[in-house]
Amino acid sequence: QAALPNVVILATGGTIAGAGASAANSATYSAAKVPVDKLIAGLPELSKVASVRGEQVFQVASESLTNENLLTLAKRVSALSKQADVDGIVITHGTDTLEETAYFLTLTVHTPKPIIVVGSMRPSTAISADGALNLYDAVNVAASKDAAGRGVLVTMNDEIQTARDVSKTVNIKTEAFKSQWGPLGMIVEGRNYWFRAPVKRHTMQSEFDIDSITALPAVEIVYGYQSVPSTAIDAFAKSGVKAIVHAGTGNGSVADRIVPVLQKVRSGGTLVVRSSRVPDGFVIRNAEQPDDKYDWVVAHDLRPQKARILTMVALTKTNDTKELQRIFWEY
Ligand SMILES: NC(=O)CC[C@H](N)C(=O)O
Repeated sequence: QAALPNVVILATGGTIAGAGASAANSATYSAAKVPVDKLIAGLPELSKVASVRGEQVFQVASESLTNENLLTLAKRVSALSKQADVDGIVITHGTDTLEETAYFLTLTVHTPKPIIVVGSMRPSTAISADGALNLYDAVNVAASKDAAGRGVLVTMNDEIQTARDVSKTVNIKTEAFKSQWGPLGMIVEGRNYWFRAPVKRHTMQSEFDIDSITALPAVEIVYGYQSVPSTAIDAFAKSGVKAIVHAGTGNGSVADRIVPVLQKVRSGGTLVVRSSRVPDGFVIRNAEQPDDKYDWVVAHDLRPQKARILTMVALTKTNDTKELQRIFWEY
């Protein structure tokens, strides 16, 4: 037992800690009910893989998480990663915003030690619940030396995904987490099979460090659709946000009546990030809109919710648009 790696499970809530009234309830249940010690006790197989201990950081559904929660969690992950008696960290999390937390951690926590974020699509009380295997896989990856230095990872549905690229793509299936660039690998019976590695900067190569971040600036998202008014943009600008992420249509296109509104917002000092509401693909600078002329930043292939995370993190260091665009290409 003494030779087993030490893995800490930080629990934050979500369906992986959910409970329903009957085994037939796969969609009707309460998230964030089961405490972490009960999750660990319910999976005795973990004790063969690692010496596991749990900490209950929050007990919430992830749609309710805030920037303050993100800072608290990331600082705890960073502190644990510096401890000699911690070899890997697993974070159990609601799936709705799991990709946002995972991306924030990969941008800001400086460690080569494996950090795995995991959730489930069905509560543990449901027939064919997926949480136990997802958590078993997460602990296996967190305990493996070959997962070191690959940035924050997500283990769902037998796959190992990179935090940067993965998104929840469907709300009622266990194969919910996908990336247009594909998973990094798979886990079968506790063994990792790697097929690719991330190329974007993360963890050890990141210029951002959670230990020196004390607050995150207000960055909000506005959505593009037919007949969209400028009401939301006007309200956000008036409230003093530091940046607006425009979740545009198609190539990140912006309605003709919204273009001058965003130009005005930018002239007023608020950053404009042009992204797209489509699930895949990427936004090309100066195609669709003259970003150089307007001094806008494009979100590359990041979905609006991830573009928001990177913008908040980047703004802790710079508000120079050339620098911000470099950061969007590199992370
Ligand atoms: N499958 C889930 O984890 C969703 C439950 C909840 N809405 C959450 O994100 O925490």
